[in-house]
Amino acid sequence: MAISNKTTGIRQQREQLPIAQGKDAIVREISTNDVTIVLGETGSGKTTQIPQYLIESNVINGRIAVTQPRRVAATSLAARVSQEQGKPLGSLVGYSVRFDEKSSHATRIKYLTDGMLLREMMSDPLLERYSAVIVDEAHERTLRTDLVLASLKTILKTRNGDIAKKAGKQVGENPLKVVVMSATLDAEKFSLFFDNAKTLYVKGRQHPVTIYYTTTGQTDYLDAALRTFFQIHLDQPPGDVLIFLPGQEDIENLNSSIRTHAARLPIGSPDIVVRTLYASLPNEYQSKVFTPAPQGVRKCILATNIAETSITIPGVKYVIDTGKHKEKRHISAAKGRGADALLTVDITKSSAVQRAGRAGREGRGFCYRLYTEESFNKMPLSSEPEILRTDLTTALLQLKCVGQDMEDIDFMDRPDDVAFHSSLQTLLFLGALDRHRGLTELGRQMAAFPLDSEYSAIMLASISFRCTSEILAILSLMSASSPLFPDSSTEREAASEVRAKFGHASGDHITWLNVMRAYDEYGTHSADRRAWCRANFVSERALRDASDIRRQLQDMCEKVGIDWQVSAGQDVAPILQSLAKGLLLRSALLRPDGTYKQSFGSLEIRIHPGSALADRRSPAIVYNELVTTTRTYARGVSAIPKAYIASLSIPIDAPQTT
Ligand SMILES: Nc1ncnc2c1ncn2[C@@H]1O[C@H](COP(=O)(O)OP(=O)(O)OP(=O)(O)O)[C@@H](O)[C@H]1O
Repeated sequence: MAISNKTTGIRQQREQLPIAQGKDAIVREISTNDVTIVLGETGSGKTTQIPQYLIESNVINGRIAVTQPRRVAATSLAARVSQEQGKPLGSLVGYSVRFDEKSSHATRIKYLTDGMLLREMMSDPLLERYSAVIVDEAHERTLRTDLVLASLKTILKTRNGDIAKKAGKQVGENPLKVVVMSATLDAEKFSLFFDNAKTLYVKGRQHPVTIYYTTTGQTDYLDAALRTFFQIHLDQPPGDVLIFLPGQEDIENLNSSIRTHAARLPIGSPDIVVRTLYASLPNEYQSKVFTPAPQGVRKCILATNIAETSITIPGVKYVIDTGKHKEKRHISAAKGRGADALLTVDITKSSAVQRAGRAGREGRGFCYRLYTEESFNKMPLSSEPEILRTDLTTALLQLKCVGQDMEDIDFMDRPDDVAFHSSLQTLLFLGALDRHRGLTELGRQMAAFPLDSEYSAIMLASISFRCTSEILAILSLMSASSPLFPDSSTEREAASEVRAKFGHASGDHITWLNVMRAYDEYGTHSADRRAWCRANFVSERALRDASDIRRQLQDMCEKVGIDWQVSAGQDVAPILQSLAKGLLLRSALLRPDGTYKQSFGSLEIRIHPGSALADRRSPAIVYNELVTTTRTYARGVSAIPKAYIASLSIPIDAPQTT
C-alpha cells in the first residue's frame, strides 16, 4: 500500500542519515549533561533527528523547543518531522512563528523562531513548559539567538543549579536540557560560554558535494549566475538549481533574464520553472518552492540567505553561490538616533559552507561558487554578531519584562554603551521605563504586542486618541511582509496617476489607510479584489497579509480588553497624534535647502522618492525608518505640526540609576 511504502521509505531514510550511527552516544551525552554542543555537517540529520531521538528514547519526557533563526525553516522542518512521525502537523510536532502557530496540548516537539521563544518567556520566564531547548544554527548569532543563549544561561542556574538548591527546591525537579547546534560554529567559544560544556562531533555527510570555483573574480555576479545556470541546464543531468543572491531586486532581475533566455532556447530543450524565496514574500508564496516541478521540468529557485540554513528543498542537486548577501548595519549618529543601512557585502565561510550544504541532501550534489578559491580561503569564519550592529530597543524591553537587565546579563559578546544608551532613551521617552529604569505598566502592555516598541506605543496611544481602528490598519500595513506599492519601473508613471486618488496631503500613513479602506469596502470576493488591486497598482499580497495581521492584532486587543472598533471617522488629527507619540524620536525638521535634519540626532535626511511627500516641503515630519544608500532616506513619512516636537520634553539625558 502507498502509505506503508511511504512510511517504510521514510524510516529507511532516517536510518541511513550519518547521525543515526551516533544516536546512542548523542542520547547518552545529552542525558548526562545540562548543556551539549553538537557540531555536525550540513545534512547529517541534526535538526530533524535529535529531537525525535530524545523523545523516542524517553530521555525527555516533556516538551522540546527547537529554535530557528528563520520562519520558513521552522515551518518546513515541523512539516518534515511530523511526516517522519506519521502524525498530522500540529499534533505531536508543531511550529510557532510570528502571526502563525500550529501546535496543541499534544505537541512534544515545537520548531519555533528564536523570537517566539523570547516571547514565550514573558509568560513563562523559566521556560518551565519545556524540558529541553535546542538552539539550532547558533553560528548565525542573530540578535535573538544571542538573547536566547544569554537567557538560557540564567535559566539553567535557576532550574538546574545553585539557585534551585537555595530556594529549597529539589534540583532535578524540572531541570532543563540545552543543546546548541550548528554545522559551522566556533565550538570552543560556545563551550566556554556554557562553562566548558561538552562538544559532540557528528561525523560524515550523507552525500558528497563537489565544489567548483571560478578562476578569476566576477564583477557582475548576476550575469555570471545567469551563464552558469544555462550551462547547467543545457549540459548537466536533471536536478533542480538553487541560486543564492543578495536581495529581492537581484532576484527579480535574474528571474526576468532567465525567463527571457529560456524563451529563446532551441526547441526540445527541457522546460524551466522559476520560483523565488525571500523574507518579504508572504508564507504561502514561500512554501511554493517546496512543490516539485512537473516531470521533465527543471526548477530554478532564486533565494536570499533565508534558504541558507536548515532547510531541505527536495530536488535540489545544484547550488550556485554568488558569494554576496545583504547585511543590516546600524549607523550610529554622533548624537541621538542613527539609521539602518542595508549593504550588499561578501559572505562568510560559514555561509559558503551552509549554501553548498543545500545540495547533496537527497543524492550527490554540486556547488558552483562564483568566486575564486583564494577568496573563499580569505573569508572570515562568521559575521560579526548582530547584537553588536543593531538597534536594541525592543530586545531591551522584552528582557525587562522577564525581569532581566541588559547590564547584568552575561552575553557572549556585549553590545557597546552607545547602542545600549540610545535604546534606553527610546524606552524612557516612550514611557516604557521610568527614570529609575523600572518597567512601567505601559511598558508591560507595549511588550505584550508582537510589534516593535515604537509601533506598540502608537497602538496604545490610539486608545486615548480614539482611533484604534485606523491605527490597527496602518500598523498592519507597516508590519506586512511586502510593500503596498511595488516599485516596478515600467509601470511607475501609470501607477502614480492611479494611486493619486488615495493620496493624502499628510503623507504616507493616511494614504495607506485610504487604500486599505477602499480594499475593505470592495467586498470579499477574492477575484474582484485581485482585479481591483491590479487596476490600482497596489500589492494584493501586502493587503492580504495586512488583513491577516490586523485580525490577529484585533484578537490580541480583545484579550486585553481594548476596543479596537473605536474609530476617528474622517478626522486624521488623532491618527497623526498617535503616530507622533510612537515615532517622535524618528522626526526631522525642514532646512532651507529642502533637506531635513533629525530632531534628535545629527543626520541629514531626504524623503524617499517613493513617498507621498517626496515633492512637498513639510516643516516637520515623522518617519518609519531610515535607509542609507549613498544618502540617508526616510521611508513611510507623514507631516506633523511642528508644535508636536517643540511641546515635548524629551528626557534626553542619561536615565538615572538607583
Ligand atoms: N523536507 C524534506 N524532504 C526530503 N528530505 C528531507 C527533508 N527534510 C530533511 N530531509 C532529509 O533529512 C536530511 C537531514 O536534514 P536535517 O535538517 O536534519 O540536517 P542537519 O544536519 O540539521 O543539516 P543543516 O545543518 O543543513 O540544517 C537531509 O539531508 C535530507 O536528506
